Amino acid sequence: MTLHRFTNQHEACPEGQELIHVDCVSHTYPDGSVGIHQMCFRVHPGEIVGLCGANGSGKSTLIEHLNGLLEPSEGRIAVLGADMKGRRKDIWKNVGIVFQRSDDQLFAPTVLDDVMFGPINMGLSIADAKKAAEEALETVGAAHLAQKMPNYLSGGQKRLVCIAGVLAMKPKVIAMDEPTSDLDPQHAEIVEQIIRDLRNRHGISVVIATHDMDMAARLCDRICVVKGGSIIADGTPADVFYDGQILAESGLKKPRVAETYEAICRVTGTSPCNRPITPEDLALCVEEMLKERLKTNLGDTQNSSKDFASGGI
Ligand SMILES: Nc1ncnc2c1ncn2[C@@H]1O[C@H](COP(=O)(O)OP(=O)(O)OP(=O)(O)O)[C@@H](O)[C@H]1O
Repeated sequence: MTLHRFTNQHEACPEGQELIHVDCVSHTYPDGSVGIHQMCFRVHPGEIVGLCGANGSGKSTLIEHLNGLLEPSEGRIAVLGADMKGRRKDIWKNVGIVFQRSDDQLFAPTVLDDVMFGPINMGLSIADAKKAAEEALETVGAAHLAQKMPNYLSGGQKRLVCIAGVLAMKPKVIAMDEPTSDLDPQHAEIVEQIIRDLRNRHGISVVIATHDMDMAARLCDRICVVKGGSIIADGTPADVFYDGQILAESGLKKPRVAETYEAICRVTGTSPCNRPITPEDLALCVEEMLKERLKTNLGDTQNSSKDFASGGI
């Protein structure tokens, strides 16, 4: 994958084998605010895509287009190659959204009822909907909450139930708006692991809008940088997070791993590895650097001993 920089001009956004294809959509809200402007966005099978951008850049607006909550004022959204104009139900079947505020999503008297709502709405029998809901709750580790009232759950528990509610509909893509923003570190880690499992075990592609660049670097296969309602760059986390120009242009902060690596390069005057992006990458990089140093130091010591033995010193 190579980094793609989008220009301000209308660019071709050719369709391929992707699950979702958003072609240069413009969305203008009723009050005239521009939510999306000349956007080219794709979701491929089996990937986690991060939408990163400043407040108001258009991440939530894009996410709400992905499952038909909003429709483009201009342009086209295709899911599995089919134009989705006026086909909201078909979008829901394939693409689920987990909202930033769980309370916007939960409404039923019990957790089980809530998670069954989607499958029932899709036409499943009560028995099949119950089975799908129980499986989804099990997948996110929330089976024990089935008979609880959603209102009384903690923020972390509500987030799990919201993910289960979407998962129960067996979508091909799940889009999550700020999935970990209001969670403690332990629950954030649980949600992060669920996102990985959705991709790895269930083959579901996940789109996350986030301000957490550390998480985006650890988790995403691809990062789309959003600014002023457009995607201005699309590439691997390393491509994006080691590109000072893109970061400055979009107001994004470097992840801590990249910051630490650059500090190591500055202090040691070397570039011991190629753009580490996860803590594990960085640890391996430092290990390699230390091994190299040890080898060099050992070589120097052996040479001095030889010089000494031959009377050179
Ligand atoms: N319902 C709405 N009515 C009018 N304008 C809106 C509405 N929702 C969003 N906007 C405007 O659309 C633009 C994009 O907003 P959006 O919420 O998509 O950004 P965002 O990147 O998700 O921001 P944040 O990171 O703060 O959640 C902003 O200028 C915003 O003010």
